[in-house]
Amino acid sequence: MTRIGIAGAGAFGTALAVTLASAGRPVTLWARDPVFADRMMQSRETPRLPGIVLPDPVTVTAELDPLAGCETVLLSVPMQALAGFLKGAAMVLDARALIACCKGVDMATGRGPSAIIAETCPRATAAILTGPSFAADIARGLPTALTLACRDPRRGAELQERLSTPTLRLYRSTDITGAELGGALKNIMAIAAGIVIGAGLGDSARAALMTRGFAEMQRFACAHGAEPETLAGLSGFGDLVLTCTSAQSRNFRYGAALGKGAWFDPDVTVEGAATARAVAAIAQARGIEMPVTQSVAQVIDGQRSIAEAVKTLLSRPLKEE
Ligand SMILES: NC(=O)C1=CN([C@@H]2O[C@H](COP(=O)(O)OP(=O)(O)OC[C@H]3O[C@@H](n4cnc5c(N)ncnc54)[C@H](OP(=O)(O)O)[C@@H]3O)[C@@H](O)[C@H]2O)C=CC1
Ligand SMILES: O=C(CO)COP(=O)(O)O
Repeated sequence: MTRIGIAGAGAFGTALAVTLASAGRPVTLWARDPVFADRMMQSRETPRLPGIVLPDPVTVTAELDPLAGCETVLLSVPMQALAGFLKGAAMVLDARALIACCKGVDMATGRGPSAIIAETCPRATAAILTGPSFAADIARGLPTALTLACRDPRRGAELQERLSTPTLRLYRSTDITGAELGGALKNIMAIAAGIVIGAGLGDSARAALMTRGFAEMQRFACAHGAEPETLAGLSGFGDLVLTCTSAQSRNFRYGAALGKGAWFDPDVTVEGAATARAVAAIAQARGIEMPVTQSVAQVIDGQRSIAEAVKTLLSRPLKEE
């Protein structure tokens, strides 16, 4: 059976390794730190997924060369690390199917994962795996449904087949722009929802925020060529609902800490923070109306208090829905 490569042994990369290997597929899981990789290989555990045991078909390594033996490689490093990782690994990874699992927009270039793959590995087939799924749920074998987006429908169908497992159900799409932007933008809204709840503004305010945030996601994605239906699917609406309503979401928890004025561990991956800054800058430059995103970026950067941001959002001119 074809070996699947996974670059990035964090919570999500490891969870994907567990579900694929549990379905009998051999997996090479790459971690950047050799000591960490060796410990994980020996102990079959990781502190990022407490209580989960790595199935036998998972090999953990800090060497990039073994990924050359994998025709399909899932990229599960954080968004802001993707370009740097791919530049360093292009010799090994080019001409493969590279499936980005990270959710965000690169701050330095304003690009999403598929454009970064195309630039760094021009002979690769780029795809996106995204949608509502917490790593812990996937690793525990709970039912999950995700979107697998690839411009080439034939390659997309092959990847859908190769990466689906009895508990991980993949739906296919050719709208790679819509899929990656849905996943990136919902993280901004999850931070905003966390702020609303943390600041004690209530569930009604959160519902309003999610709905107007969704309108904003559609506006931005469609201005970039996405199909509105994609945003209404798992990668947009589905993931928006999950992360705006669950304290399992790190973006939500980060927002809640901001709302309460509490400390938040800076080592936790919070993709929506950098992405809010990147998207706010693009929206401003292109004249796309993104009031929630602008507010989140300003609150994160300390340019505006939460009270000021709420006042600004509520005092915008009244309009049709
Ligand atoms: N966790 C989840 O439930 C889900 C996560 N995702 C997405 O997956 C992506 C990864 O998230 P997740 O696994 O949770 O994050 P984690 O924080 O758990 O892990 C991040 C991993 O990336 C590695 N890493 C960090 N920086 C670099 C770098 N510069 N080069 C190479 N490797 C690096 C880390 O290595 P080290 O340990 O050495 O720091 C770690 O293995 C994010 O974009 C997230 O949005 C998508 C769906 C669900
Ligand atoms: O994207 C996710 C679930 O679909 C994970 O969300 P967080 O990164 O906010 O934890």
